[in-house]
Amino acid sequence: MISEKALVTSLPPVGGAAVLLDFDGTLVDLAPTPEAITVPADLPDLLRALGDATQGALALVSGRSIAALERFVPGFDGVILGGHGAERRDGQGLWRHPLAGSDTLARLIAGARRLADTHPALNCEEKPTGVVLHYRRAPEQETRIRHEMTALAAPFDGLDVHFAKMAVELRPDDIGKDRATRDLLNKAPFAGRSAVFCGDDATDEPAMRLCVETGGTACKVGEGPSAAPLRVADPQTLRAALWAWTQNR
Ligand SMILES: O=P(O)(O)OC[C@H]1O[C@H](O[C@H]2O[C@H](CO)[C@@H](O)[C@H](O)[C@H]2O)[C@H](O)[C@@H](O)[C@@H]1O
Repeated sequence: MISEKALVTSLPPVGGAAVLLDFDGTLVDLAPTPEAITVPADLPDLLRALGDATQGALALVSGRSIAALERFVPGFDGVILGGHGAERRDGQGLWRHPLAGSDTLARLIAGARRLADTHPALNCEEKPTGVVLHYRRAPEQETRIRHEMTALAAPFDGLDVHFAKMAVELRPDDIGKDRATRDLLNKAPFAGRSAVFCGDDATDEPAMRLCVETGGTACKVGEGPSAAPLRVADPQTLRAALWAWTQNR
């Protein structure tokens, strides 16, 4: 783990950076349910400052749906890669993976809802491009939920069964934060900049590796194996470092 100050000095100059930020566990602390997170009061201002400092080369890269992120960070008008890359909101508008609105997705959501109804502490999170069954408040259900969600996905082609943090997600198998990040880094205003990816989860690792391999860097938030050369303890430390970085042009 490095301190806030050490992180700031390890990052490239913010004016030449492309900044890619995961959301849950990176910018905000994890909570018992997806809706229970506390968004720090200064997060909108921090994102505005980062957007200004990078001339707009700032993106949220999250497993959340774009709609959820728009609710949690209402003033943010920058790029959002949502649903692990299955959704994109940028200057061109909104793009969604074809799983959105499909009969397949409707059947998966119906099945996940039925599973959620089997225990009061389970909850089903519906996304435009997938569905998640959360068991953080009933960890003893893990084996059953993993088994049942895998069985729910089995009849369908093109799905990935993702074992997430205290949750199982069904999502398209041809998306990923690395693919979405690579596409973004080829476009203005991101292209030609030094990419900096901050994330906490296994789904962030391929994108963090990509940024390192293409001459940028990455910062892991919290414990666990990571390809990121930099690491801070928690979202609070990361936010403080990002604030200091914006002053360090
Ligand atoms: O890519 P991220 O922005 O890190 O999003 C990953 C998933 O985050 C959310 O679930 C996780 O955070 C919840 C709130 O702290 C927690 O209750 C849950 O156990 C975690 O798995 C979100 O609900 C998912 O949709 C995201 O894919």
